[in-house]
Amino acid sequence: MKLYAAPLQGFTEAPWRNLHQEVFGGIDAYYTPFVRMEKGEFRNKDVREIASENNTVSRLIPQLIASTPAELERLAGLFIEKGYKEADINMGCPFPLMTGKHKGSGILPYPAEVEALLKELVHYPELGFSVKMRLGWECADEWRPLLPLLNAAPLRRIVLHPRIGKQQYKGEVDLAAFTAFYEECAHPLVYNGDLLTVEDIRKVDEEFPRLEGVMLGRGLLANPALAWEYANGTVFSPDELHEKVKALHARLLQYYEAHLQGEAQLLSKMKPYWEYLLPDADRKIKKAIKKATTMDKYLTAVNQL
Ligand SMILES: Cc1cc2nc3c(=O)[nH]c(=O)nc-3n(C[C@H](O)[C@H](O)[C@H](O)COP(=O)(O)O)c2cc1C
Repeated sequence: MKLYAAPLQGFTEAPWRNLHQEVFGGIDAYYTPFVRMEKGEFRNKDVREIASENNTVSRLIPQLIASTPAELERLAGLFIEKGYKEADINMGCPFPLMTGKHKGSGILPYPAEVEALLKELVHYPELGFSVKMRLGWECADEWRPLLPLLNAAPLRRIVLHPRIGKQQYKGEVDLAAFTAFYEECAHPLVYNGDLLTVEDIRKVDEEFPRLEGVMLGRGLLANPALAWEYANGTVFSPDELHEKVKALHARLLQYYEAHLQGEAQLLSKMKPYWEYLLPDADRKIKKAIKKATTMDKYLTAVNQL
């Protein structure tokens, strides 16, 4: 079973991905957070994010978000220009800023718009496409009229996160709906959602033996060793894990110290990682990290872990 690293805007950017592969590994391919058009232009930040000189992981799949064939054309063109052979289309993002423009999961209630995007794919035989999607935006059966369109499209895989957009990341994943999708999906299918432990991954693998793989998001941010542990059938001791997490953290911090300006920027980049990282660590220390207002206080707390 393949293990994919999910895209998480603000977290799994190039520095994290590069260091994650170096320090932990176990991932078959990393997906980038979505690249989008803004007022008809690419954002410099997005272009830097996917530039080959900034990426060292062995397999990287850039993701685009688009609602029209014209946007898809520009973004696919960018990926080809940057040398990519694979690309992912985001049909899952739940944020109203995107969904309001029929992007991300906001496109799912509109089969004609999904079809128009999918029809565009034949123009890029040099790119192997995947779609990362939810069950729907408002209802958990919006995928039903879409699946024949997806099945007919030249896709390498579908990654399904079995929630609806309106749920954001809350509530339960809908395994019954995932099962129905799994039964009818003609493409290799990847499960994504709430996999936090090796046992969680095993259960999904057992329940859905035809899966091509699983995609790990917040579970991998919390325990960066998760994929490696599953792939190798062995689990790190809490002490070993802490040491490796500290090594990853130190190198990420070193990178951002060199690339961001000032304490405030550095703290606002680093602190959010602790929303996820090491959920079982001492609560007082985690609280001190999240409340730190200076780098001194932040590092004192991190060093207590
Ligand atoms: C902060 C945050 C940012 C995200 N950014 C993206 C993104 O850019 N593209 C995407 O397809 N999914 C994005 N996601 C969704 C994740 O890739 C994943 O589908 C979701 O977190 C469910 O998987 P998990 O339970 O393993 O985390 C994001 C999720 C979060 C919490």
